[in-house]
Amino acid sequence: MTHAFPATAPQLGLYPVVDSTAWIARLLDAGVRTIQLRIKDRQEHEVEEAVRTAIALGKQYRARLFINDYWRLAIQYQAYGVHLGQEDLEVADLAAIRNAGLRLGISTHDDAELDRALALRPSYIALGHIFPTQTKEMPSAPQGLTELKRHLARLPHISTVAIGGITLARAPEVKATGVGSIAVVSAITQAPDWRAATRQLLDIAGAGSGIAETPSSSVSG
Ligand SMILES: Cc1ncc(COP(=O)(O)OP(=O)(O)O)c(N)n1
Ligand SMILES: Cc1nc(C(=O)O)sc1CCOP(=O)(O)O
Ligand SMILES: [Mg+2]
Repeated sequence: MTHAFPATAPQLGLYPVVDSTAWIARLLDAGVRTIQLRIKDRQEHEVEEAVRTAIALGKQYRARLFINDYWRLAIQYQAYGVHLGQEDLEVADLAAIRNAGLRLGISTHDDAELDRALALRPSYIALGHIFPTQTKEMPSAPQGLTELKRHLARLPHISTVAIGGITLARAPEVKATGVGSIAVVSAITQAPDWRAATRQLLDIAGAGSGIAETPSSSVSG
């Protein structure tokens, strides 16, 4: 039987997905407590410093800092967690991630992907994309809120995240589905006033429950 990854907070709250340590620092300072560093299409050595810095900031703020894709570096620097998509699952060493005590979040876009993700017993399931998005080219159609609710009905015992095209205006109806977290890129990074957008999104989604315990936080705080 597949062993489970460590649980994360049932409610992860607002979950910005950003591509630099500058964004990580300013959003943690603004009260965000779940966050992801997502740098695409670089060699591992090119992102190592950013990953290391992001993880250190996550520990400093006792936040849930997830590293997208670069799971080896996430293990090396003891991140709170790793986020992987379906293709990433083909190549990642899931046993190594689990043995290092990291949380695992997995992307899903339909029932088949959800079945596959659930079999791995991850820490959270991401459901996307909910609305059309300009941030990432998607091969599938947006699921919409009805499909999101149908998927959530299968997931009462695991932390859930909605992602894709979630604007400030749409966030309340996404939150009303009962999903545990709202993940956003452009709603914050392209906002005319990112501070105001973050404050309003935190009001809607919250900052999540509890504080993060990373593999080394009992040692380094
Ligand atoms: C919270 C969250 N959900 C989904 C994704 C997308 O992950 P993936 O499918 O691996 O695509 P890339 O982000 O790697 O392009 C995510 N990063 N975060
Ligand atoms: C990185 C990513 N993954 C998605 C998925 O559905 O798996 S949608 C997405 C981009 C989300 O950006 P925005 O909030 O700007 O729409
Ligand atoms: Mg990925």
